Amino acid sequence: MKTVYFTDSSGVEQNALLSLLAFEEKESIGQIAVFPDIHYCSERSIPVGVAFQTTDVFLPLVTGKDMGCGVAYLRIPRQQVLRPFDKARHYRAFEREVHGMTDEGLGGGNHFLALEASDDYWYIIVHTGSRNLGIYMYQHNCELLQQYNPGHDWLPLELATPEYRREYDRVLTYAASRRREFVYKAYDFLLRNRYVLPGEPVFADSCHNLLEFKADSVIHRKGSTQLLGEGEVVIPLSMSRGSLIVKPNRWDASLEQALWSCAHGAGRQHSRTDTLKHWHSLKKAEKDAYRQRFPELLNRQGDFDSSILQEFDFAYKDSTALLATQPYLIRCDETQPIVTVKFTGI
Ligand SMILES: Nc1nc2c(ncn2[C@@H]2O[C@H](COP(=O)(O)O)[C@@H](O)[C@H]2O)c(=O)[nH]1
Repeated sequence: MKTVYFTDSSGVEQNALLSLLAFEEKESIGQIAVFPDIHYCSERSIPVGVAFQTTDVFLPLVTGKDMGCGVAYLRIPRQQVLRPFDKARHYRAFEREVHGMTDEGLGGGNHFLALEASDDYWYIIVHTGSRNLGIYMYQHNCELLQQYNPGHDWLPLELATPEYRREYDRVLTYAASRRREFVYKAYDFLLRNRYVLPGEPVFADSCHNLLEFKADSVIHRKGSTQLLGEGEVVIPLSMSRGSLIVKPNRWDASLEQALWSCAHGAGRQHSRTDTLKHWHSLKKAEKDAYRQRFPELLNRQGDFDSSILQEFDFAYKDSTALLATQPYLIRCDETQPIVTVKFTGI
């Protein structure tokens, strides 16, 4: 079977399914793995939330401009945490600091930097990518297609020369180094403001938009997280739910079918419109509970803007649903958000 679904295929949105079925027909496309956060992508012929393999060609534009995008964490044991994060005193300062941490910022959309907590740890989690260097590489890929295969989305594998791969790696390395910079600077904020004691926090990184050039094939990951060895990866769930930390079970046979990849997010269970309807159907006490948990996200009228509501937990699938359809994942931890910074594009 060419396509393996790690999600209930009957729940995949119609336009995503149609583009996937058309993509499957292409002879040059090998094995495909579909994850629970699959959704339609208007700019490309294949939805987001998918990994696929090729042997003779590569599709350089498939991951979009933000190649190298991924999620990193810095994990701090609870024993080193001195006190709860004081949002009233430090939210704005933290937000300002995150804005200035790097030259190119987090980027817009769902990119974020968050302090999240589990029973045993605080986590600094960042979701960001390669910014301008990714755009440069995208333009370079457009030029290659224009020159060698105009009107098509693929290039023969011979064009992925050692020099090309080095340049591609440079973009991935840059994105990873930006994530490292963000989390260590956020850690420094926590140290300076006496939230944590100095220690040796554990760093882990993962990437969900990339082409992996292997000896005999190319794995394309378009919004699906690369699993490496027994390394932990973050699956961000939502701004009000937090994140799931998982690692691959290397003995599970389905890991190969999943092309050593997994979901890079929770996947929506409600459309944006239905999410807003759901919010309006909640009781006042339920809405107030959200207002008390996230006062920093309220607007001047004391309400959440619709762009924020559309990102709340009820919009997305939960961790149980994600683990049920990706049996090769081992649950390591699960977090709840303390404070999240978003929308710092430049
Ligand atoms: N922990 C958080 N998770 C979040 C937040 N905003 C979005 N999300 C989840 O991340 C994925 C990935 O986003 P994408 O734009 O690359 O698809 C998204 O699907 C949600 O599940 C957040 O603020 N905190």
